[in-house]
Amino acid sequence: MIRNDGDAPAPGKEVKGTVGQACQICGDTVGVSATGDVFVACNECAFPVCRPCYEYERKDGVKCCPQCKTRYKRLSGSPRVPGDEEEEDVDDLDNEFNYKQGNGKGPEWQGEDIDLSSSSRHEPHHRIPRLTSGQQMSGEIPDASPDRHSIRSPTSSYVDPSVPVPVRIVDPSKDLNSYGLNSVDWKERVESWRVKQDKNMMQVTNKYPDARGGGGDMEGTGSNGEDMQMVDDARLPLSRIVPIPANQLNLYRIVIILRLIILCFFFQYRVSHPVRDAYGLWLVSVICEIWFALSWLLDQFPKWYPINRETYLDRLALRYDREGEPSQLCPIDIFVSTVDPLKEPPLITANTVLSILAVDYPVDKVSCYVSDDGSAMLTFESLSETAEFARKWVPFCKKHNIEPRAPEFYFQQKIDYLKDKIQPSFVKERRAMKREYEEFKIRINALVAKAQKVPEEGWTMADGTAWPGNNPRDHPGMIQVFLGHSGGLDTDGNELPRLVYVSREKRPGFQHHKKAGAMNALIRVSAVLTNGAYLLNVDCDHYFNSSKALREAMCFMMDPALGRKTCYVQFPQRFDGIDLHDRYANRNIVFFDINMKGLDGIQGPMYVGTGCCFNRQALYGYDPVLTEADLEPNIVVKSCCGGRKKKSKSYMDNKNRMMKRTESSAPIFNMEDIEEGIEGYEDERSMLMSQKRLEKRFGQSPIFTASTFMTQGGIPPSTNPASLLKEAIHVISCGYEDKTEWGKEIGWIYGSVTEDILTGFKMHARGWISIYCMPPRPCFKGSAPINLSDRLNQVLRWALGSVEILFSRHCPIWYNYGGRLKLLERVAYINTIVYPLTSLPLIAYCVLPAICLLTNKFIIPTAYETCSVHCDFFSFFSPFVILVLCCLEYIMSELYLYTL
Ligand SMILES: O=c1ccn([C@@H]2O[C@H](COP(=O)(O)OP(=O)(O)O[C@H]3O[C@H](CO)[C@@H](O)[C@H](O)[C@H]3O)[C@@H](O)[C@H]2O)c(=O)[nH]1
Ligand SMILES: [Mn+2]
Ligand SMILES: [Zn+2]
Ligand SMILES: [Zn+2]
Repeated sequence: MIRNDGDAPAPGKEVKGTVGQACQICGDTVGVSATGDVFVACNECAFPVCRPCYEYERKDGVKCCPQCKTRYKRLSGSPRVPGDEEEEDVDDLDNEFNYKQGNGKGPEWQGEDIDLSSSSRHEPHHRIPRLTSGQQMSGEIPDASPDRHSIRSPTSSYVDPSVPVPVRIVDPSKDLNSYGLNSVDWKERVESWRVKQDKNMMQVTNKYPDARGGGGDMEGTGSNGEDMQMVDDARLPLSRIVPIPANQLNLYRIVIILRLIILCFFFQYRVSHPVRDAYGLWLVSVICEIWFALSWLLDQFPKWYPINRETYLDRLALRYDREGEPSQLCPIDIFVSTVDPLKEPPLITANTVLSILAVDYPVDKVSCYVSDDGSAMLTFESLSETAEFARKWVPFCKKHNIEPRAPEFYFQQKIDYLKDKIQPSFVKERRAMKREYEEFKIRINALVAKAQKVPEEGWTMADGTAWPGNNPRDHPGMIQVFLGHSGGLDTDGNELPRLVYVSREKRPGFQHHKKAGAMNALIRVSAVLTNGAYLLNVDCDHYFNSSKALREAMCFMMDPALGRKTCYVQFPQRFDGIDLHDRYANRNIVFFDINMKGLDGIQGPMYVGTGCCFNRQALYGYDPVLTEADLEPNIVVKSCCGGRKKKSKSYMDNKNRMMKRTESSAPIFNMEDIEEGIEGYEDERSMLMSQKRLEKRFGQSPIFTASTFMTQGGIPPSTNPASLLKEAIHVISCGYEDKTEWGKEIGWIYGSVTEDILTGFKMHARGWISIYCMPPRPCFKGSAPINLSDRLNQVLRWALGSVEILFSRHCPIWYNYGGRLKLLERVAYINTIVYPLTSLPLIAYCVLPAICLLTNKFIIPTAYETCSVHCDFFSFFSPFVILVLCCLEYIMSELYLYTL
C-alpha cells in the first residue's frame, strides 16, 4: 500500500485514476471499489477521495466534493445517510465507520457494544444544532454505563485521592485554631504580603530587565540595540483606542442637537395649547410625551462618545509570557454558575467547562470553579466525566490550535479541505476525536436519562454512600477538586487546569441570594484555594468561543496604566442558534454594539452578568488607585485614557500611592488604618483592632482575610492543602456572611434579580472604570432563550430587577452624589433602571386614540380652532413634524448602526 504523507497535489489538477493514488483528505490510498476499479467519490470531477473519507463526509461532514462542491451521491455499496432523498429513516450508522478499506485501522471502540444511534439519529447535524436530551435516551442505553465511568474512577481529590466523596465538614471551628487565629501569625502574613508587594512593584515597573537579568537589577537595561528594541516593545501599551471617525460622530451629534431643539419647540407648543374641551386627554398625552422625551434623552446622551478598542496580544506575550522563561501572566479563576441540570443541560455545561480547560493560558494559572446551586448529583457526575474527557480534548485543541474549544460547537463547523490546508494527520485525529466526543455525549446523556427519575431514597454515589445534596434546600457544603496539580496528566503528559466542583451549604431559614450568593461563595472558595488575581465569570451556557479570551482581558488588566483603575473587562454577549430575523430580539444589537461602546467612552460598560473578567480587589470593595490625572474634573474624554503618556509617567512616581488602597464610600474599614497598624507594629492592640475590622468586613476566616492582601494573587506556598480545603468548606457555609459586608459592599451585591447591574454600578460609583472588549472573533457565545415564554419570562425578570434597584438604597438617581460616578454614566444607569416604567405611559398613549374616537375629541387643538385664533407654524404642522422626526430617528439609527 502506498502512502502519501507528503504534500497533496495541487487542487484542480487533472486527476488520473491510478491504484496508488492518495486520498486528498486523509492521505491514504484511494483504493479500489468492489468491481476492482479505482474508487471514485465524485463523478463530476473525480477528485481523489478514499471510501472512508467519502462515507464520513457524506454522513457527518461537508456532504459534497471538496473540489467541485457537487453534493455527493450515494454510490452502490455505500450506506444510506439521513438526508438521502430515497429513504429518510434508514439506520445507516452501523456501517458508518465500517472501514473495509483504507488503513484498516478502525477506531478503538469499534468492537465495543455501544449504540451510537441514540445520539446521532436525527436530522443531519449541520442543520439543527441540537443536543440529545435525556428523554429520548431513556431505555436505549446499553452498558455504556455511567457506572463504568462513575465518580470513583476519575476522582482525584485535592487532599486525598482515596476519598471519592466530596469533602464535607460539619464543624470547622475545631480545626481553625490549628492554623492560627492568633495575631502573631497574622502579622507574619501581612509582613510577607508587603514583601511580596514590593517585589511585584519592581516587576511591574521594570519588568523587562528584571526578568532578563534574573535578579533585581533595576538599572540593567539591555546592552545592545536589539535588546533596547525589545525593551521598547515591551513597554508599548497593550491596547489602544481606535477612534471613530469624527465626521461620522459629528453628524450623529448634530442630529441629536437638532432633534433636541425641535423637541423644545414641540413641547412649547404642546404645553401652551391646551385643548379646552378635552383637558384630561390633553394632559395625559402631554405627560406621556414628556416622559418619552425624557427617556429618549436618557438613552441618547450616554452614546455621545463611543469608542472602539484594539488589543495587542503579541505585546502582552512579549512583556509577560516570553518563551523559555516562566510566564508572568497573573493567575485567573474562572467561575461557572449552574442551578438546575434539567433546565441547563449538563452537556452544555460540559462544553463550557471544556472550553475553559482548553483555554490558551498557562495551565497552572487557570482554575475553573463550577458552582452547583441545585446540589445535583447529575452535575457532579457529569463534571467528573468532563474532567476525564478533558484529558483527551485539551491536548487535541492545543496541538491543532482549533477554535472554538467547546467540542459541540467545534464539530458543528464544516471544514473545507482545500482551503484550510488541512494536514491528513489532522483529519484522522479529528475524526477519532469526534468519535470520542460522541461517546462522551452518550455517557452524559445516559447520566441525564438516569437522573430523570429520582429514586425514593434519594441518590447514592458509586461507593454506596448517600449523595449529600439530596435535599437541595438543606445540605452541607461540598467541594471536589478534579485535575490540576495532583490530578494526573492529559494524554500528552501535560498538566491540566484545576477544576473545582463547589456546592455551597444550604439550610432552611437562610437567604441564599441566588446567583449573587453563589458567586460570593465562589470568590471565597477560590481565594482560599488558588486566589487568582483576576476572576472571570460565565453562565453555564456561555462557552469560550475564543481561546484567547483571557489574554484579551489581560491586555487591559495587566496594563500598568489601565490595570490599576479597571474593575472589570466586559465582553459582549453573543448567541448561537438565533433565527435569522432574531424574532425575540435576543441579540440586543443596539445595546451591545452601540450603548456599551458609548459607555466605554465615559466610564465603562455595564456588567451584564456573564463573560466578564474582574479585578479581585474591586470585588473586595476597595477604591481604585487614582492619580491626579485621573481625578481631573473632565467628564468625557479623559476617562478613555487620552492622556496615557502623562499617566504612565506619574505612575512611576506613584509607587507609594499604589500601595495604598483607599476607601471612601465604605467607612467601615480603611486600608490606611491597617497600614498604620502595621507601622506601629509593637502595638498588639491596634493589630487586633484592624483584624476585628477585617473580620467584620470579610467574615471569620483568617486565611481568606490574609488572601485579600495578595494583590497579585496566589497563595503562600507553605500552606497545607488539607487545611485549605477545610477552610474552603468553612467559607461556603450559610452563616458565614452574617454580619459581614458580603452582598452589601463587597462581592456581588444583593437586592435585585439583576444583581449584575447593581454590582457594576457599585464599582463605578467607587470610581473604577470598566472596559469593553470586542475583538473580531467573539470571545464568548451563549444560548439564548428561543421560545416565547422563556424570553418573556427573562425580560420580565430583568424589568423587575430594574424596579427593585429603583426602589432600593442603590438607586442611581439618588445614590452617592459627590462621588466619582461620572454624570453621563449615571444617566446611563438611570436609563436602565427606569425603562420598565415607560410601559405605563406607553399603555396610556396607546389607549388614547381609542378614547378620542369614542368621545370624538382630540389631544391636539383642531386646525380650525387654532387657526381661527392664531395661526402659527406648529399647530398646523405638528403632525408633520412628528412624522419627519420619526423618519429621521429611524434613518439615523440605522446609519449609525452600520457605520460603527
Ligand atoms: O439561584 C441561582 C439562580 C441562577 N444561577 C445562575 O445564574 C445564571 C443566570 O441565570 P439565568 O436564569 O440563565 O438568567 P438569564 O436571564 O438567562 O441571565 C442573564 O441575566 C442575569 C440577571 O441579570 C445575569 O446574571 C446573567 O449573567 C445573564 O446571562 C445561570 O448560569 C444560573 O445557573 C445560580 O447560580 N443560582
Ligand atoms: Mn441564561
Ligand atoms: Zn481518505
Ligand atoms: Zn467533485
